[in-house]
Amino acid sequence: MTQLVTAAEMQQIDKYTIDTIGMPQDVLIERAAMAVLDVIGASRFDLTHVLVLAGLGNNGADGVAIARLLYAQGINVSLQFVGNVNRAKDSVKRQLAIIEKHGLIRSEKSDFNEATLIVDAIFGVGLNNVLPEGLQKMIKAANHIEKPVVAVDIPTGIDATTGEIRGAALKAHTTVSFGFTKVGLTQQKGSSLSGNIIIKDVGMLIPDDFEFSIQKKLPVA
Ligand SMILES: NC(=O)C1=CN([C@@H]2O[C@H](COP(=O)(O)OP(=O)(O)OC[C@H]3O[C@@H](n4cnc5c(N)ncnc54)[C@H](O)[C@@H]3O)[C@@H](O)[C@H]2O)[C@H](O)CC1
Ligand SMILES: [K+]
Repeated sequence: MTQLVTAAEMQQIDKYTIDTIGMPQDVLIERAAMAVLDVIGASRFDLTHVLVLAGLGNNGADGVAIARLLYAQGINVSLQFVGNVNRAKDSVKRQLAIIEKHGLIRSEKSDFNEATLIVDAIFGVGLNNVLPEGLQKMIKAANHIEKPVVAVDIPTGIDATTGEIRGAALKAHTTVSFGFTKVGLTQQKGSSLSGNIIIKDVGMLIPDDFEFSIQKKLPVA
């Protein structure tokens, strides 16, 4: 049975795992990236040209680590940031410094049409507002050309708690979500845009007295 969580609960669990348990954030990010590689490796996606779209938060950090792992396997991968990288979180900048040493240079502008698979690492549980106009346009264009998308944790644009679309949302073929099923993936548009949802353990721990607000559990598919 898989436990449903809200975005706030997931963020509490992240924080507890890092601050109280002492699990380094970069270890969680690496495990998240390896979990996505597992799913991609076990699927039948055409990996001729993988385009990783990365945001400026920890979802983006996952994306940079995913790009690195794909690159290390000799896969033709492009990494494109969505937003001004100078404003990215430290977790993203640490990952960027590592991939630059690997010789993987990020692309300024990638053409969706060349990609055979898109990895969506723009926004995850931290989405807290409607998407910027420009990103909404990009997402609608990407949905229109119907490229296969693997969403990291949550499809970008889906509110992790309500399942609502925040302006626009990338339609995913597969969503690899970490630790627990975000309730937004099962509600409203969230469920129809997430595609095949795979929950992967990345080593999150919960406090003994943690009270989940949602008692309903989902049968494991
Ligand atoms: N917490 C951890 O250590 C781990 C988290 N994992 C991954 O991280 C994301 C959650 O990351 P977070 O930095 O909290 O938020 P996002 O990356 O989802 O969003 C980035 C950032 O963007 C800002 N923001 C939110 N909404 C908007 C908006 N509409 N327009 C512009 N900017 C916006 C806000 O400041 C956010 O912080 C989680 O989903 C996992 O993928 C790791 O996997 C494990 C470690
Ligand atoms: K995402």
